Amino acid sequence: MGVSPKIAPSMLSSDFANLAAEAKRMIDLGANWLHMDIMDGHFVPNLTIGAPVIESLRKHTNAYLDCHLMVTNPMDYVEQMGKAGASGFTFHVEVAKENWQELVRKIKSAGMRPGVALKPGTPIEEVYPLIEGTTPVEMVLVMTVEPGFGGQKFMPNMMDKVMLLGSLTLILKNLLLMPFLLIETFNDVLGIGPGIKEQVPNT
Ligand SMILES: O=C(CO)[C@H](O)[C@H](O)COP(=O)(O)O
Repeated sequence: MGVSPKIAPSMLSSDFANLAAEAKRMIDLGANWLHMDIMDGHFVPNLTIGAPVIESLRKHTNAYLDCHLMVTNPMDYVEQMGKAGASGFTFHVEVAKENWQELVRKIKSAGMRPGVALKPGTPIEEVYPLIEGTTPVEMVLVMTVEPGFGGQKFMPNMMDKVMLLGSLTLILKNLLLMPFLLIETFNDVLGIGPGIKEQVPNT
């Protein structure tokens, strides 16, 4: 079985006052997952949503909520995100070098799928231990913009990291089904993000 692509538009550019309707619009337009950008105003210079918003949205959708935690202390968020109904919990490798194994275990215990993200300036080799070990993450989020804000220019050279990851999975016997996602490229390439109003019929 090969890797199946998933479309996960970022909800960051949604009309947050109408998030449930925006989520439905994305799913109706063919999105497989909804990508939720959670920022703490510390790891990145922006503050967005947290567990209370995920909990509210969960009451309106059964969609896979792919939560990207741009936070300095991801461990502090695991329990609340699990209870809120998050489906995936992706933390940044830059802040989890010491405790990623415990983090992965806790994410799984809380009923979510663990993922790791890396900033554009972080070498891809830094995530290798997280996909080669006995408690591997299930997804790698290769960032093609600096974390913190939507609507930035896609960095095409980040695709080299994806190529390297693809080669690595071919030689890893225990990771044949690992779904690599290019969350940050989806809106640019496919033009389906909630903020791209002129390209999406507002129905
Ligand atoms: O992680 C992110 C920002 O840190 C967002 O998911 C991403 O940038 C969304 O991009 P766009 O608004 O251009 O679709």
